[in-house]
Amino acid sequence: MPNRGFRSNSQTIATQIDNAVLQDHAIDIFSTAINAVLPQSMVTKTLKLNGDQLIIGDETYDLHGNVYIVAFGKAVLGMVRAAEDVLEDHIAEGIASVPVGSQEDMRRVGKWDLLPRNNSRIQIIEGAANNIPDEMAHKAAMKIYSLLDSLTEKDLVLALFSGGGSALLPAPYPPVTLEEMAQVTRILSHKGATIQQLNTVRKHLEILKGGGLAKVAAPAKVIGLVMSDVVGNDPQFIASGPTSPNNTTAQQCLDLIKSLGVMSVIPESVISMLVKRAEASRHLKGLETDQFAALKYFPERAEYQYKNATTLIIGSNEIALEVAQRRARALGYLPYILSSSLVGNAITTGEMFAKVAAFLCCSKAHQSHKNSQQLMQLELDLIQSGLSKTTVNEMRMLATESINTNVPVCILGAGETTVEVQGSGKGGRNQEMALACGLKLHEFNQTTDSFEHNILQFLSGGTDGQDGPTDVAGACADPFLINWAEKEGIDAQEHLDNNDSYHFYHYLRNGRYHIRTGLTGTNVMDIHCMLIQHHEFHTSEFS
Ligand SMILES: Nc1ncnc2c1ncn2[C@@H]1O[C@H](COP(=O)(O)OP(=O)(O)OP(=O)(O)O)[C@@H](O)[C@H]1O
Ligand SMILES: O=C(O)[C@H](O)CO
Repeated sequence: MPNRGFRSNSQTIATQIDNAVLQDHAIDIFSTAINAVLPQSMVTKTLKLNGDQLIIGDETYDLHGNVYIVAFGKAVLGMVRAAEDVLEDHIAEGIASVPVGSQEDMRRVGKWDLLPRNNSRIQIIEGAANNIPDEMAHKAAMKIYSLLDSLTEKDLVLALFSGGGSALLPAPYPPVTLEEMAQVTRILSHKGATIQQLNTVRKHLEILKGGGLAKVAAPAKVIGLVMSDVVGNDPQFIASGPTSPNNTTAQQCLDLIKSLGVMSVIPESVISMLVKRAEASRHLKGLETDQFAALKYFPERAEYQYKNATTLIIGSNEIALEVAQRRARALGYLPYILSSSLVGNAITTGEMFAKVAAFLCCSKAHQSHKNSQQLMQLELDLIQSGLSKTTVNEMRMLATESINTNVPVCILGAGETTVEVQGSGKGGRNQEMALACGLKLHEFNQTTDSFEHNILQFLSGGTDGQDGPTDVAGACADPFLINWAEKEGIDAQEHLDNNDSYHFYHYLRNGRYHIRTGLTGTNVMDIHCMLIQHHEFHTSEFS
């Protein structure tokens, strides 16, 4: 059992103040990371105007009122506005497909800079409620199709897109209908298909996906500017890769449908279209035509070129993490990026962060020849959780540096975890992750002396400012979260089991552990931050 020493009142107050400072720092790092990937700054940084010339990277384009904007996704309103601010009268016209209620949401929170200009030439169409393709989104897709189809080689298309773009640009090849597309999406996601698998199927059934937008716009030039919400940032999967070469095959779609055991419930029109496409590609010696079109890839710029189209990832969680790292350093921490592609169950990932904290604290204590047994066990646990031996070794070195320099540590992560909602509660993957982390931190605190002389704070939040169907971005946790809950008669495990993390945090200490940013207008998945600071007082006891 941990050594629970005597604590004076002044020690308790000092610990609580430091805890609050740590929470402020975690929020500061998270907000700075979000600000770094706001659509306006990303677009403005990318589009450089020099008289009547537009410079994007190494390319220069002549402008003469020949720019057409098409936009679709959850984070494109701000991108549209930024493009308007840079290009002004060079824009001929445009169409943007955005989620139902987004303009009203932005007006409500006073984000006028994310809304189109008063005299905008861009028509905004709202659709795809709950991320499901619908008639309005289809109308927007068909208008975009007609606009692109009318262009000439003198025209330039700016395709601005982000997560949610697939549902907002539905244009199935006939005879597949919109309802059938929605049905296929539902069936595959309920069977646990990943976004890459789901979008592979979409790319073979819809006109504007899988490079289709670029093909329809040809001979006009197309520049795709993308905010990535897909782990790994492969542009062919973000919003189903409308401007990227399609490197998947129809046969892969059929194999996937078979392996998920849903062949009999997928509409007949869909299966026969996939079979026809698979047969056609076999005639081309097993290769899809699009595979020949992948001309160049520049990894250092994350840039693909495809015939008349170039796709640039302008916002991603890597960019956000880099900035978070810089901010943590400026606040006096030793930062370490654990991973930018954390996926898997939200509870397991939350617990993993608690183990990381315990490992770092134990590594520090181990310098004084304590806890070697516990340290070995934690190391094994972390490797079992999926961290590499190199990562674990680097964290051990970080702990040594921290103890030698007396500088606190900041562990950063990003990605998108999953929650299989089985309970009837309200929550999101970040709140669920923070609660799971809090329960594990509590367990360590009760059964070991891992956190003796350390204070810590964990934050997990969605960069869009909305965690699941709730009005918060995420939540925090520390080793005393569960003690506070017990004191206030709130059962943490019960809330977690019922997927009710929102209400747990809502009632606990008047929502003090909730993270509220409001809608941010961007979306590059989730960010996690664990801060660990040495404390001269004994801190393993709740008071
Ligand atoms: N009660 C709940 N507890 C925990 N997580 C939940 C709960 N209800 C929904 N979720 C999670 O929220 C997700 C839906 O949230 P949202 O509408 O933000 O979609 P999303 O795919 O996460 O979109 P985005 O990528 O824009 O964040 C679901 O996939 C589920 O994982
Ligand atoms: O729209 C989509 O396809 C997903 O959000 C992934 O980008």
